[in-house]
Amino acid sequence: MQNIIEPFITSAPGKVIIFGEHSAVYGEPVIAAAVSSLRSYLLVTQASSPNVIELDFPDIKFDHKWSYTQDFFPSSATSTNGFDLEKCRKIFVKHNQGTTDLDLELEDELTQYIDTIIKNTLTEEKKQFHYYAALCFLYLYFNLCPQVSGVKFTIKSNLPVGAGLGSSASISVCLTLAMCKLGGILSGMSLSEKDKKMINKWSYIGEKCTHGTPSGIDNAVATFGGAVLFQKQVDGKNKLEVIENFPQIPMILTNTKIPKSTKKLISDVRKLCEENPKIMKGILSSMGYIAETGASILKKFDAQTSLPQLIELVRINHGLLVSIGVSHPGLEKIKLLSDTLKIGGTKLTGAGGGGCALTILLDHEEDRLKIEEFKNTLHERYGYDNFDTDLGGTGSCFIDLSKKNGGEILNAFTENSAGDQIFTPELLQLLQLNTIL
Ligand SMILES: Nc1ncnc2c1ncn2[C@@H]1O[C@H](COP(=O)(O)OP(=O)(O)O)[C@@H](O)[C@H]1O
Ligand SMILES: C[C@@](O)(CCOP(=O)(O)O)CC(=O)O
Ligand SMILES: [Mg+2]
Repeated sequence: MQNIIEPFITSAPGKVIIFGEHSAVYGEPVIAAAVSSLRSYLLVTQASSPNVIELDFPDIKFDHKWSYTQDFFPSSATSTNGFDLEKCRKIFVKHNQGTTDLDLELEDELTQYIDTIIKNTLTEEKKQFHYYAALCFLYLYFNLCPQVSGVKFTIKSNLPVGAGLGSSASISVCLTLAMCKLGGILSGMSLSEKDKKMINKWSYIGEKCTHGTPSGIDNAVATFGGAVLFQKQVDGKNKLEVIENFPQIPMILTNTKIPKSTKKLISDVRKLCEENPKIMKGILSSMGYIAETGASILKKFDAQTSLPQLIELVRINHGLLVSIGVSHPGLEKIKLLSDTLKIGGTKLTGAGGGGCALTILLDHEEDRLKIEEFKNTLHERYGYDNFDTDLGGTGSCFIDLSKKNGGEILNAFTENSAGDQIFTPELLQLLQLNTIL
């Protein structure tokens, strides 16, 4: 008997890495903050038929329907060429125990099985975005709720995709939250710290589908929100310190809209480490020390003295990122302009290679006009977008649709337009009011 799915929404923020991108992958400290007004939302509703699993991802122009009994668990499949619920359960238990001695054979079998499903069903040419979205979705689905069918997953986000603001992690967290609820792993909709630790672990697994070897900072910030000092550990017991009372540093986020591949950028840096281990060791540890120094300044923030110190660290961190080849001429234009106007310091944020840059401002009263000139020049000369947004705020959460205005939210999400068009100030306010903390 197909159980009726009551619609619900999950949500998670994007992030800005202040210091420590790329070195984070090698276990160096990294500091990042949630971007409270740029978030992804996942609406879960009844699908058109009980035997269908449906995706509707308009932000990346991707929608797809799978047949549960034909594409996922064909009755004709034997335990050798198919994948059954028992095998899914085994992998889930291993991951959930956090044991590193995963049954790699079974793991590979699932990855192969998912790859076959994608190859057989995504008939259009496999766009990178579509492939990774399907891979992340299916890997989490087969682990967290493989027994569930007749469900539609609709994603709407005002986070620019692939721009270095952690959109992949916010999606992975939204999917993890939803599938843990559908799979009965989460009972309620207000999340305990224990729930968030479990969400963080599974969304990291989802991030690995998109990034290959992510550090875990993106999904940590998307899960916990606020601002965190994070350090990946070899044994998987990562260090995560939430930075209380994170200051609202005066900053401008600029999106070059230059597409980049996080996975490729991470792999290029890895090649550099293999070819020049001694040089890279020095550079990566300096980046880690910058993140530690930045964290201690932000914990005892005083605008007068702290901003120039942070801007100095921004300058050095960016220079080191340029030296490992992850900047881009389009990003350098932003840095050059902020240096020329002497309004503060600019560094790339996220994987680089395009995407976003972060400019920390000196915030001098006399700079107001120059800051407007900075934003207008970037927009008019290069077509870049600027974001004015606060840092910190709510992490992963459910949105309550049972309240009286839940229907209004539902209607907005069932439109076929992409995320950024539906997020009116009124809808954003409704979503905030209905957030279950
Ligand atoms: N709004 C969205 N809808 C569907 N998939 C998304 C969305 N935003 C991001 N993604 C997924 O995340 C991937 C982009 O991740 P990545 O390259 O790491 O960029 P970012 O810097 O934003 O994290 C896309 O390929 C897609 O799979
Ligand atoms: C490059 C890296 O440090 C951050 C990637 O950020 P994004 O996917 O570009 O938003 C990788 C990681 O830490 O997982
Ligand atoms: Mg990413």
